[in-house]
Amino acid sequence: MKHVAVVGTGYVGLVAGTCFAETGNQVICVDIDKAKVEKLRNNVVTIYEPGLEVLFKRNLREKRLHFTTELAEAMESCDIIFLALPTPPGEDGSADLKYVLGVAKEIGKLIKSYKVVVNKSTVPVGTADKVRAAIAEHATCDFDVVSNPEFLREGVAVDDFLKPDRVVIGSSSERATEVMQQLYEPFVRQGNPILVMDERSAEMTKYAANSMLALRISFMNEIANLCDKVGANVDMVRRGIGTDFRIGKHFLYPGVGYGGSCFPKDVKALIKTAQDYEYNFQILKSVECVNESQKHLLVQKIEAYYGGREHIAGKKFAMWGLSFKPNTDDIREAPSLVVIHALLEMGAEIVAYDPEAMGHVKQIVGDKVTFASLAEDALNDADALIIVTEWNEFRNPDFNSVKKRLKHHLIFDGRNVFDNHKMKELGFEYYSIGRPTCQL
Ligand SMILES: NC(=O)c1ccc[n+]([C@@H]2O[C@H](COP(=O)([O-])OP(=O)(O)OC[C@H]3O[C@@H](n4cnc5c(N)ncnc54)[C@H](O)[C@@H]3O)[C@@H](O)[C@H]2O)c1
Ligand SMILES: O=c1ccn([C@@H]2O[C@H](COP(=O)(O)OP(=O)(O)O[C@H]3O[C@H](CO)[C@@H](O)[C@H](O)[C@H]3O)[C@@H](O)[C@H]2O)c(=O)[nH]1
Repeated sequence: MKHVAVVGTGYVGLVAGTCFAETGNQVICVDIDKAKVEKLRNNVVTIYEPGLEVLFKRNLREKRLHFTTELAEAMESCDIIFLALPTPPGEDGSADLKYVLGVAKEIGKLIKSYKVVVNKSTVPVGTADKVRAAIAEHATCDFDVVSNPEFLREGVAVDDFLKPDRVVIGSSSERATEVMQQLYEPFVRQGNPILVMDERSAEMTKYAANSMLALRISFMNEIANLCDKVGANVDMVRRGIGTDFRIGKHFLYPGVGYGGSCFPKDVKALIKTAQDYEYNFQILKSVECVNESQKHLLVQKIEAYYGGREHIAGKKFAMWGLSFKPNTDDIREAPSLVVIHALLEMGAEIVAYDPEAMGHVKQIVGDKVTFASLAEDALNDADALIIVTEWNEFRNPDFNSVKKRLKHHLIFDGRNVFDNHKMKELGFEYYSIGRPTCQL
């Protein structure tokens, strides 16, 4: 059993803290957000993440999981300190390290015995050295700095954390590496590896992983766009290439572009790192550029259908899905926001529905968009349905009811949720991404 402190109790911090407690450790989580800490202490999970609540409540009840706003309190008894702090993009695209380095400095002032300080935030190559220097400014005891990037995905974060494909540990200290291996041993019992490497390689691994996944998506989006032009079906092409084990079937789904708090920011940050080293990372610049265009594709299809933007004023659209992907309430960099802004600018009316994310979108758009409490209710009297996020509950609607409620039997699907032959049989005009259009 180890004493673990987690600084930053956002998405990663809360999942990591809960999972470390679940594997028998004593965990104290620190956050400067007083309201958040108060809620967590009172048994309220502050993020929407399937499967987290049960583990969180059990570990809180069994007193393995604690919360505080005081960094000093957390530093007293811990062996390991995780930094799970934000690293948002600065104006030039680089990751802003002010939170990470600010906390590192404070840690240096507070620690009185050997600690392993672990950076779990996504940070540019060379940050471990900066963290080490920031702690060393005031530290009077030994410490080690380790880079331990996190690969969890929102929506399946608990599973990803408890059963990771791999754990990456960037460390140049044997003592720290051993502490980390002991902590992670319960998570890799199934046989997945702990990969120990130098800190710079660990930091680069995180950006390389996200950039490679983003690249697959942008590549497939371009293949889909070309399928549209040549009359091929991207569903078939995806299966055709995904069955080649060298390519694999994951992350080949075209759509309205990738969003979320990670891919857009991390692709930008790696481009910036390359620039700092006078390297022109051409392929990654294209990945970003393709993604920006893809976010506008659905609106372009709508414009083309109506014969120009001037014909969109006064049209009423039902929109299903607002979060950047299903099973999360996160709307950071969500393609839905691009679609909403473009349609509102053209004078359209939008009635939106999302199982989890409506509250967050309302904070941004206010009453410019109407929100429906059921997916079906959003359809009433709309000129068309637009699908932006592929929540499971949209996959098999009562199509008779959809037809009755919509003014026109017209669907623009940005996530290829339905089978296009079936849609034709059902009597819908159906536009999707990279598949033959069903016109009546
Ligand atoms: N969200 C993901 O899916 C994910 C996955 C892998 C890696 N990451 C990376 O992990 C890092 C954290 O991401 P996140 O999504 O958990 O961020 P987040 O914004 O959800 O949470 C960050 C938390 O840190 C707190 N905080 C800010 N300053 C603080 C301070 N001085 N002391 C204590 N707490 C402080 C904030 O109040 C917030 O609760 C980022 O670098 C991100 O890129 C995120
Ligand atoms: O085939 C696909 C797969 C995903 N997406 C989109 O890509 C974005 C990101 O999806 P996903 O990777 O599932 O979500 P995140 O929770 O952002 O997770 C990514 O970012 C995290 C933060 O760095 C990493 O830890 C994860 O490993 C990495 O998958 C979403 O908008 C998806 O709609 C597609 O368009 N097509």
